[in-house]
Amino acid sequence: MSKVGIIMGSTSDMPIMEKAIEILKSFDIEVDVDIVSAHRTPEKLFDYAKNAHNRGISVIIAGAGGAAHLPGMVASLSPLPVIGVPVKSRNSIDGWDSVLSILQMPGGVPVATVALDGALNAGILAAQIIGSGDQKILDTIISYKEGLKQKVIDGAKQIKKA
Ligand SMILES: Nc1c(C(=O)O)ncn1[C@@H]1O[C@H](COP(=O)(O)O)[C@@H](O)[C@H]1O
Repeated sequence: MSKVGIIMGSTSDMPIMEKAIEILKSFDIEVDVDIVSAHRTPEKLFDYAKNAHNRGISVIIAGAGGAAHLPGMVASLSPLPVIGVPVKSRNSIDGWDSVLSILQMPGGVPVATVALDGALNAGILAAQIIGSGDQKILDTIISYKEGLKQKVIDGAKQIKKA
């Protein structure tokens, strides 16, 4: 079964990245979580990115803050789709440093960048990529979206009652 690889530059990114882990687990999708830093553990980064597709991983979510080179470097070395999560870390320039580092990739090496701290959407997007070739996951996404719609409808009803 398809797995999603979730990596982040530091344990300090975990409070944000755990939103991707939680939503994928709630969709019954296996996750493989690790801390990998392009700057601090370059050899581990190389090994991870070169081998993820041989370990049953289908999509990689990479989150990092500041000079966030991790998602782009993984995308440069891996044939898998990479979703980048810009993390607003301590000492960041309002998160812009991370957003621009991940977003502005050169042609030929895409990183699908979500919003600042957007790990939830990264998890959903990873599930949708897997779901495009897996009917069970696709059905899960369909009912998730149905739930979102229902919440809005119920919220509107509450407001009308009040
Ligand atoms: N951007 C990167 C990379 C990388 O891109 O390789 N490695 C760590 N970091 C980021 O540094 C921030 C501060 O890390 P610490 O809290 O460990 O000092 C984190 O948000 C991490 O993602």
